[in-house]
Amino acid sequence: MKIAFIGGGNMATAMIGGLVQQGFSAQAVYVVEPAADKRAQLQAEFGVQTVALEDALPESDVVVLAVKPQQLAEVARARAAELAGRLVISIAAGIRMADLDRWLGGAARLVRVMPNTPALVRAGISGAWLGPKASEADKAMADRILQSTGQVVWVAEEDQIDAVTAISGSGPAYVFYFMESLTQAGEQLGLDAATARQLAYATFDGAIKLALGSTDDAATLRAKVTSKGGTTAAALNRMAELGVQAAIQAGAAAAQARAVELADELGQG
Ligand SMILES: NC(=O)C1=CN([C@@H]2O[C@H](COP(=O)(O)OP(=O)(O)OC[C@H]3O[C@@H](n4cnc5c(N)ncnc54)[C@H](OP(=O)(O)O)[C@@H]3O)[C@@H](O)[C@H]2O)C=CC1
Ligand SMILES: O=C(O)[C@@H]1CCC=N1
Repeated sequence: MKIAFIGGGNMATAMIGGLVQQGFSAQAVYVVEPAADKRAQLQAEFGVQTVALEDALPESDVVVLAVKPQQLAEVARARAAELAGRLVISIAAGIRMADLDRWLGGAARLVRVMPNTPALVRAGISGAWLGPKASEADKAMADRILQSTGQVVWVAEEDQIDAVTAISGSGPAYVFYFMESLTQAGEQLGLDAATARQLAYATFDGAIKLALGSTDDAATLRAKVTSKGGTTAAALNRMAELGVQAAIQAGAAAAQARAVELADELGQG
């Protein structure tokens, strides 16, 4: 199977890294990317083939559109003839399939996907929605590609992809924010930076492993750390007073709203 990526930025790099690590032949991956330095880095790091903008799109079984949402209309229109009849996966946040289909002239078989950057270490999770013009064979091919970067969840309705974006697409950034904040707290409490980082990162790692290996839900695991009248209760009570849980939920809702806004703004084009 040959895959072409249009756009060789952060998310394409993460997906390519996962694919190559899983044993996917780098010789069968092509990346169209305008920046010469990014092309050189992708070649050096993963051994993939790179293509400049002015070149024709190489033959491939699947094309992944991995440009920014703001760039997608222009790129899709410019490549419409080359993409006709192909299986095309769009990973752009927000952009609705009906708009992409129109920009592409209606002749591509589309799948809309929301991956995340842990794909780089094959620990990603993607939400995927099969467009009406794509077949079960297309679904199987898209699933095979995405499975090599981590887990895949197929959703029944297209707008659920915006909820996936708010939880797992943007989610790694929320987790890194929490890691960053806990590390800073350690430093504020008198630990040196390296020790604070080690403690915070290992705590995330351990808590995730414990949660994934347990039949207890997160609330129960939290309760098992929280001794009555103890230190954890003091921390969680203060976080509750400051509205941390509400802030996380409001943040995720803002991400979903931004996806809808991007679709409304950019879908006009
Ligand atoms: N980053 C993430 O965690 C996630 C991103 N996504 C989605 O993935 C897509 C890419 O995001 P991300 O990788 O972060 O963005 P990046 O800006 O890192 O990557 C996009 C790349 O496409 C290049 N590009 C611009 N125009 C063209 C063109 N005509 N042909 C080929 N390549 C072009 C850009 O170059 P230049 O910078 O010079 O414009 C850039 O290198 C977005 O639609 C985003 O919504 C989805 C899930 C997670
Ligand atoms: O921030 C963004 O818009 C993209 C989509 C999900 C993660 N990054």
